[in-house]
Amino acid sequence: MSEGQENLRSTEVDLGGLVSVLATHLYSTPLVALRELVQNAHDSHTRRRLEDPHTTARPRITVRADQAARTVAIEDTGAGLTEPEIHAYLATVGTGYTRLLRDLTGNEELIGAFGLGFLSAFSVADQVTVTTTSHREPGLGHRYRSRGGEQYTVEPVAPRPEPGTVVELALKAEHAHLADEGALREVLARYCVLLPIPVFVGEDARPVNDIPVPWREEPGPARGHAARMEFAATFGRRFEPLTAFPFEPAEGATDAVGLLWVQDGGSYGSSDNRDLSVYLRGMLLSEDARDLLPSWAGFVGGVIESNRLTPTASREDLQRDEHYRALQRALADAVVDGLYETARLHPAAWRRILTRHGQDLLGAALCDERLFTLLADDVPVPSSQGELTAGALRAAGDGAVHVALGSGGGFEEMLYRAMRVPIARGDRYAVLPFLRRYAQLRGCRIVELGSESGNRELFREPEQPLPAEEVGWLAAALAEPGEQLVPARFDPPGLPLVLVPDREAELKARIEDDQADARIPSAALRLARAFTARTDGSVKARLYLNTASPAVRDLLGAYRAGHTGAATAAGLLRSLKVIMAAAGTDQGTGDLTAALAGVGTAVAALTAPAGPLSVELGMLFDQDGAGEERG
Ligand SMILES: Nc1ncnc2c1ncn2[C@@H]1O[C@H](COP(=O)(O)OP(=O)(O)OP(=O)(O)O)[C@@H](O)[C@H]1O
Repeated sequence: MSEGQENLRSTEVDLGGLVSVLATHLYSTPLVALRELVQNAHDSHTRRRLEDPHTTARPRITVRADQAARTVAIEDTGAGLTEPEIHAYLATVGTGYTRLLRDLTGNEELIGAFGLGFLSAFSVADQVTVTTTSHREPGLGHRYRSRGGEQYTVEPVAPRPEPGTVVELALKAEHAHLADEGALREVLARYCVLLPIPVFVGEDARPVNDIPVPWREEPGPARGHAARMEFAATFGRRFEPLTAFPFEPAEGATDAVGLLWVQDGGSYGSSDNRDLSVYLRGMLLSEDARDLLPSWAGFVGGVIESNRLTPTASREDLQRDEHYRALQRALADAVVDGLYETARLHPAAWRRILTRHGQDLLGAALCDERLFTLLADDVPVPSSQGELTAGALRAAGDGAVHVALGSGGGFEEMLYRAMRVPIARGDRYAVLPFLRRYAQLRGCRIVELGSESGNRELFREPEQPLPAEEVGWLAAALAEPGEQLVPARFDPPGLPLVLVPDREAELKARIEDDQADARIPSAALRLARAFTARTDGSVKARLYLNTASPAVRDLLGAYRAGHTGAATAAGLLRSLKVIMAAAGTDQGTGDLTAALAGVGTAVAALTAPAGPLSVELGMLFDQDGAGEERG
């Protein structure tokens, strides 16, 4: 005996504590008890069929509630239990006959595995009574009774007329609401929808699980689109389905099958209404397995079933193993396939999906190559002229797609209206990257308004370059610090100047702001800063001066002629700029109050008789001193 082994001792189990933890804390909702007991009843039928293949007993499960007595009873016509089996399986925590039977026969319909589920009855009941007659000993009846699960009695009773079991729950006061057949019907319809054995509530003539399951039907109408839509409409609780398509992955990828659908109900960008129920061997395992669906599919609902996934002991979640990951991949493919199928076969539904989920789909297209191909020409993009496809933006933009990087307002808004071209709203979720991708794939131009390169497309070079000295004067007279004056030609000629904030510089300022540290995760911030380090950022806005505009021509003419009014007129234009910039969402760099005062001063100067005021103004604006009065 090696050293230390003589000290080997057995771990003590505090049975009372363990039973209480398993019964009350393993599960997230008391409804799980119902699910576990119906599942036991179902397994018992499977056991009966395996052990007694020639039985003529009609398998059925009946759940009854008695509100006055505050009881719920689950009855089956399955295999029943002998007295030794009650002790060995029902009353032994962690052991069940079900798992042994599966190991023995390889049967995949048996659901139970852990030998724990029965204990959940004590989470909702003060007392549990099991009355059973085994098909092996039809002349004997046994009654198990327990309060709390820690201790129990078994006594002989009259045999049941047919083999089978009734589990009766005397509900705790706080779970009295379970003794309501209406509520039971609703819960069981969901839990049991895929169980092959009929489950009845009370004296109902119709089982709760008699709705046809399309993917289990023979090829034909029962598997067709109408049948799928009906199933999805019955099952999808939160939204009506817009379309439904099968989940039938290729052999070998995963054993899971089922149905997926696109939900009605609008989505904006990142709204996540993913809704996936997972059944394991026909029994509901998780009502919220959204992580199995791709994160971009916020508009997809579905039901799938599999025999290969491994549940956690509470049977409320799945182990994240290789089957889980294979299923995730297969589901992503199936959603894309389903959308292709919809676009091809159900154009009306496809149009509704595009309208409802356009924003989500723009983002989704960026996550999946095939989805991008499908959506590139169909998905609507928000623009200054409403929702338009990228193709329509391109056609209206003379072969180029125009997209605004800012949120518009002020000068930009005015300019875009003057351009008469629809401009995509690049500030909206996924719009800019989507259009960049589109332009790259379709080999068309993209004009990004608000970036230097985009602006160059709008603002042409002046016919003749202005001498540096004139540009210097104009800059001093019109631009604020951080604004770069750019002489250009653009439409309409009536517009003398346009101030366009540099969106990249804006982004750089925002990212490099110290407060960004608190708002943005540090890894993301490092990446973002690496990107913005490449932008210069010293130019906060460009002031495009329209050399084709009569006002600017006159201004330059006056300046060249040494006219005193040149400085006054320049002051007026500068005020105009500040006022227009302040009217938009982008506040200009100048001071609005000073600009308004400047208008008054300029008007006063231009209307005053030649005298001291105009001389004063001339000295203020015109470094060259007083010139001749205009005209
Ligand atoms: N209605 C029933 N008819 C016949 N046998 C039953 C019934 N309910 C329970 N049993 C027996 O009691 C055993 C223990 O049941 P329990 O629900 O605790 O675990 P399980 O179903 O085997 O596994 P799991 O914890 O995964 O549900 C079962 O394996 C089965 O042998």
